[in-house]
Amino acid sequence: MSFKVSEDVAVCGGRLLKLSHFSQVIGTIMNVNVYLPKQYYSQTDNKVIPAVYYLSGLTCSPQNASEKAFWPFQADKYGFAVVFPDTSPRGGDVPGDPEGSWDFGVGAGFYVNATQKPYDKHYQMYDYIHKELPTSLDEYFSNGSRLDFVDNVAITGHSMGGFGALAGFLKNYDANRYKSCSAFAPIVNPIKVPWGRKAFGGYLGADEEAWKGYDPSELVKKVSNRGNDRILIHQGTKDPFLESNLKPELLLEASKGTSWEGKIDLKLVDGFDHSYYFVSSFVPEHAAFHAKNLGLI
Ligand SMILES: N[C@@H](CCC(=O)N[C@@H](CS)C(=O)NCC(=O)O)C(=O)O
Repeated sequence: MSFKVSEDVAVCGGRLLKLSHFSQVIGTIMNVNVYLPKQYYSQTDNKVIPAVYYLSGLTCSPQNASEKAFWPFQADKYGFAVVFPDTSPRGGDVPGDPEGSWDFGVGAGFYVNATQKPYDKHYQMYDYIHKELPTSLDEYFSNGSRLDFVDNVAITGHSMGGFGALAGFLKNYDANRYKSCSAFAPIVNPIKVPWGRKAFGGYLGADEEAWKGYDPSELVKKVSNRGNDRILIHQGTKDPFLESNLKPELLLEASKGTSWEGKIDLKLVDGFDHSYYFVSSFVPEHAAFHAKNLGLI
């Protein structure tokens, strides 16, 4: 699986590669940015470099977080790569939101596999993020490289991407796919909030039972925490979407009486909004959390 490098930018001690490739599952060209930390370029370091996947929120491309989340400082500190995938297919015959809004369609793929026409043709974001992209990156960088995009990996994300990270982590928990999961202002119970209901209705159809298979607040009831795995979540109290679409308390309520009770560390941070001023403020804490779970510290 081949990637085209459109830019190769020096950042901190490593490099940000702006890549694109044809995705078989999506059926279009997809953009993805990958930050390779300074350890990758070191002649003396020979440790295997794990990856953190960062799933972005509504309206984002791979550029938003690459430019504004300040992951590279942390990636260099601990020695992990960061993958910034796109949030949906784009271009060509990719259908958007019939209402013309930014909360569905292009830039709003919700990291699910669409089953409904016309979205089912390209909106296969779940398989893309959790299967095709990691395998493709591993193949592309495999030539004697110390990068690991498949086995020792972590996942995080913001808003819609926080939802995607939680859902992907929990759905793949029994397969031990991700060593670590965190989220910034995630949509935790999509089946109960307008953004999630619109997206799941459009991508998955009217049968709400099918929606539950992706909802973190449903998944915590079905997936057993094996040991002492914890999930880290930050949420700003001045986030304009807090009451309408995020509602992190619903995940804590759902986890009560399950093996996840007390294992979800929800940190409400006073005065922070929904922007990258918020995300970047807490990236260092999330980086340390993942570095520990990935065996880097
Ligand atoms: N564009 C929307 C806001 C959507 C939004 O806040 N998106 C978040 C993720 S849910 C984001 O990361 N936006 C891009 C950015 O801040 O760079 C608006 O006009 O209100």
